[in-house]
Amino acid sequence: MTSRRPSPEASAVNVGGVVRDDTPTDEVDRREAVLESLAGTVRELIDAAIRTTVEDAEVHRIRADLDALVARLRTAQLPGPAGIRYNAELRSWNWGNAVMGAANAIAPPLRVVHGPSGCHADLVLGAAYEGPPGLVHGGVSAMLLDHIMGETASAMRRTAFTGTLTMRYRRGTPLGPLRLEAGIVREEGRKIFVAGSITAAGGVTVEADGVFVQPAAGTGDGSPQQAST
Ligand SMILES: CCCCCCCCCCCCCC(=O)SCCNC(=O)CCNC(=O)[C@H](O)C(C)(C)COP(=O)(O)OP(=O)(O)OC[C@H]1O[C@@H](n2cnc3c(N)ncnc32)[C@H](O)[C@@H]1OP(=O)(O)O
Repeated sequence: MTSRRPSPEASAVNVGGVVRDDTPTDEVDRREAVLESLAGTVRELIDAAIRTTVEDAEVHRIRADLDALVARLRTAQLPGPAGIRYNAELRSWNWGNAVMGAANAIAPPLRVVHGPSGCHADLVLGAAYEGPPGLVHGGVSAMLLDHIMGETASAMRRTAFTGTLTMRYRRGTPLGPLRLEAGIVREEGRKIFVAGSITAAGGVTVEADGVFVQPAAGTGDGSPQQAST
C-alpha cells in the first residue's frame, strides 16, 4: 500500500456530510480498481455461499478461513461508512453505495449511462437478489429504480432526494439480464418528476413514478457536481 492511497483521516475536510478528500485522481482510480476487484471476488463468494452443496464439515473449514481473511481486512478500517468523497478536480467516489459502490459486494453493481433523454443501465442479477423463486425481490427492484431515477433527477449536477416512489409490479422480474431506464417527465420548482422501468427478455416487468426533491438552499449536502462516480 502506498502512502498516497485515499486517506480521509489525513486529508479530508467535511463539507456538510460530503467529504472533501485531496487524494489525487490517479490515486483514487488506482485504489478504486483494487477495491472493485476485491468486491468482485466477494460477490462471487456470496453467490457461491448461497448455492453451495458442500458438506457441513467443509463449510466450517471455509468459514474459519474466511474469518481469518476478515480479520486481516479489519487491521485498517474507516471509522464508519464510506460516504461520498470528492477531490479538487471534482472526481467523486462513493465506494460503499448500496447500488453502485465499487467496493460494495452487495451492490449489483449498477453502471448508469447518461443520455440526452434520460439514463439506462444493463445488469445481470443472480441468486443473491432472489425474492419469489427465480424472480427478483420486489425491494431490490425498488432499490435499483430509486437509484437510477435519483441519478436521472440529479443529472450529476444537483442534489435530489427521493420524496415519493410509486412502484407498479406488472409481472415477475426474472433473475438474469435486465435493463433499467429512467427519464425526467417534468419539473415544478424544486420537484423533479421521474418515470422509470425494468425490462427483462419478455418486456417491461416493473414501472415506477418518483418525485425527487431538491433540498432548500442551505440544507443540501454541499456536494459538488459529480465528475464521476
Ligand atoms: C450534486 C451531486 C449530485 C450527485 C448525484 C449522484 C446520484 C445520486 C443518486 C441517488 C439516488 C438515491 C436517492 C435516495 O435514495 S435519497 C434517500 C431517500 N430519501 C430521503 O432520505 C429523503 C428524506 N426526506 C427529505 O430529506 C425531505 O423530506 C425532502 C428533501 C424530500 C423534502 O424536504 P423539504 O423541506 O425540501 O420539502 P418542503 O416541505 O420544503 O417541500 C418542497 C416541495 O416538495 C414537496 N415534497 C416534500 N416532500 C415530498 C415528498 N416526500 N414527496 C413528494 N413531494 C414532496 C412539497 O410538497 C413541496 O412542493 P410544493 O408545495 O412546493 O409544490
